[in-house]
Amino acid sequence: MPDTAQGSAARLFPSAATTSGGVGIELDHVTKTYPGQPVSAVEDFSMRIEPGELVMFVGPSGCGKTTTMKMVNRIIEPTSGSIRIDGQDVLHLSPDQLRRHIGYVIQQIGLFPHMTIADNIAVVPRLLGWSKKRTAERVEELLRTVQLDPGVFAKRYPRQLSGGQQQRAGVARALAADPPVMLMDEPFGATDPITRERLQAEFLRLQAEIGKTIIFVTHDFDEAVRLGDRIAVLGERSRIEQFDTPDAILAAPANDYVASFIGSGAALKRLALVPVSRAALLPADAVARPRIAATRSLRDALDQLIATGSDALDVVDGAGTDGAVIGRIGQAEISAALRGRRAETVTP
Ligand SMILES: Nc1ncnc2c1ncn2[C@@H]1O[C@H](COP(=O)(O)OP(=O)(O)OP(=O)(O)O)[C@@H](O)[C@H]1O
Repeated sequence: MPDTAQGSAARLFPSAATTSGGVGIELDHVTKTYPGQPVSAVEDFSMRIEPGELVMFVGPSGCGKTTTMKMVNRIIEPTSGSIRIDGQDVLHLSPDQLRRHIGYVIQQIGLFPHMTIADNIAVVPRLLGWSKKRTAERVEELLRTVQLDPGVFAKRYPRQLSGGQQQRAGVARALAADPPVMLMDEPFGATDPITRERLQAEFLRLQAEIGKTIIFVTHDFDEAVRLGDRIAVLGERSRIEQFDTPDAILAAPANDYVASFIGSGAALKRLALVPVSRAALLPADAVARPRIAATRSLRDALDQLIATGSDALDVVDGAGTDGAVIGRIGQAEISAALRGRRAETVTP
């Protein structure tokens, strides 16, 4: 097997050899009862996660999110049930091997304080026996990927980085061996709101490139909506209250528990998920109005309507505002796009 990231992951998960993205994960009737505890922390949890999918676990403190996630890389051993990654039962794999092929990012970051940032990122490649040259190249590539200039940051120690920069270094370290699966436990939880938004945006861009299979734990529903392909809203003992796309959950919460989690402003949150191009636009006419790109969200359109005081906007093809006008949108079209229709079924 060649000395490459994909090569080493493929020894464990065969599909990682043929796809550059992630592999599927299946949890089947998984239960965890901690020793001496009268009730299970996780009870009879079953879920299938598709290759390359970013699944958010959201739920209140103590509901079992972290326990569920940590069973996937066997930091916590399940009491019963089975977990398969790329069809392989993780209980039959060596825990050390498994963890080297599953990226893991936590809120406390967990960078080694006495190692430089470059050495921190190189930990797993070294454990996997990569050559010095290949490791150094990978470290540099990853620092650039997470937007830390290698010339500035490689030789620094963790304490010489801001919280947000440390978090980026943590993501780079988790990605070092190009693992097909990433587990992320409140990775942006300790950062201030502005840094958090920036890290989320960077993370979305990164995931669009790398397409890993990711389980991401958060107690912030808005973060789940912003990042997730699907969201699992978890109740006590990790009971799955709803598991669906952000839009479907916002449009039709399965029960009061899910509705209380969404909180106020469900319609506004949905607006941010739906591009202008999905609304039924009015035909273009000869009147010139403020313009909005078809790729922007309905929320942006509403913002612009309010800010400009205009009764409609000209929708422009593509991402910029120089293209051809393809129609008009006003408040009525925005409401219609939300009312009773899923974003997927709204046609231009
Ligand atoms: N090592 C342990 N021994 C006994 N009970 C534990 C242990 N770890 C966790 N628990 C309990 O299991 C339950 C689930 O904990 P877990 O950390 O998975 O929840 P969580 O949803 O991730 O919470 P948080 O958002 O606060 O991190 C909690 O009631 C917790 O007290």
